[in-house]
Amino acid sequence: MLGAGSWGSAFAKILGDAGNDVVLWARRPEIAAAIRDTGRNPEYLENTPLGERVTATASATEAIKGAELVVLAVPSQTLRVNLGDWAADLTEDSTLVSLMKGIELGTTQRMSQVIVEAARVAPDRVAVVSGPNLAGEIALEQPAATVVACSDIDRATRVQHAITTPYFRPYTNDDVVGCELGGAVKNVIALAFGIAHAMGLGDNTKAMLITRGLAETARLGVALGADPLTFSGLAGLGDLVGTCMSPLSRNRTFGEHLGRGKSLEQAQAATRYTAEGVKSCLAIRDLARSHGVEMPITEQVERVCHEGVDPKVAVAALMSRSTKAE
Ligand SMILES: NC(=O)c1ccc[n+]([C@@H]2O[C@H](COP(=O)([O-])OP(=O)(O)OC[C@H]3O[C@@H](n4cnc5c(N)ncnc54)[C@H](O)[C@@H]3O)[C@@H](O)[C@H]2O)c1
Ligand SMILES: O=P(O)(O)OC[C@H](O)CO
Repeated sequence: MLGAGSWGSAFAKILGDAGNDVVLWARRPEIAAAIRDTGRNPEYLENTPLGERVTATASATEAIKGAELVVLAVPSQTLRVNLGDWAADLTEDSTLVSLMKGIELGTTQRMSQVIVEAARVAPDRVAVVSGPNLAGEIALEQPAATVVACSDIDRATRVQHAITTPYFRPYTNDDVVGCELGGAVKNVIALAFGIAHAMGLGDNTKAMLITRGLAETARLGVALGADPLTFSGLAGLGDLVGTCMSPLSRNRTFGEHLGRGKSLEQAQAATRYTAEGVKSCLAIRDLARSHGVEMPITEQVERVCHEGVDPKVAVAALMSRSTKAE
């Protein structure tokens, strides 16, 4: 398990509880030592026992060597550099599992595409796990479901079995593009939701953002070859609703800072965790433009985040678009 942040730590617990021996890689040696000594991560989900099957190391080589499953939970924008260091240690035919929900700046690649390129592996060795999976709730073993997407459905089934626990229920899917886009774009819509929430806007506005946010996600997805049905599943609507509604969401919380009038820099200073939508909104906007897809909510989130546009101006811009058929 590479990455000992909130999701990496909670996912290490899932893997252990599902009966796997887990080596969790933490960047900082003192975090790895604390996990080995206390069975908990002092920085993330500090009250969660990770379980007896989880050990930790600050050596990525030690974590990767001999591993059948290599699970990745680092920030999306650092993945390529991280994998450059790690690729040589991968075992032949190991499965690489992406937990990340972002799009790479510059290349506009999905995380599975970055993995294929940076680790030099075939696309059917890469699986994606995505769904309404707030790490804090899963750490408490509250029931949750997710999707394991892989173009090789036998491999998806193997990953499914490896991460099934009494509190975590994975479904398989062969639509990698749809699952990844659902996970990345919902973070941007959750930023919009947080902005609206902090502006004191009500449930009509929020329902509009969720529904039209899903519409623009599906529009982009279909343009990139995704199955439109994926967007009504756990990795689409499920994750969008879960993230927007939850005060635990880092993206929604980041949006709330912006909606209260904080600048990007002030919101970043107030945030300790990765809010992927902040950077990915730029890449998603570029991806949409290059495919001729309209994503008005994403466009406005990008303007608020990166161009200093007043959220009130962004709302007015969205509401004054030309009327059209649904
Ligand atoms: N937290 C959740 O509930 C959740 C759920 C599902 C998916 N995700 C996704 O999982 C991914 C990881 O998120 P997280 O919640 O674990 O984030 P986090 O902010 O909790 O932790 C990020 C981790 O990455 C490490 N890191 C920072 N910079 C790094 C670098 N340059 N190289 C390597 N590691 C670095 C940090 O030390 C930390 O361990 C994101 O793409 C996120 O969208 C998160
Ligand atoms: O806290 P967030 O906003 O990164 O969302 C976490 C998960 O992606 C929810 O499924």
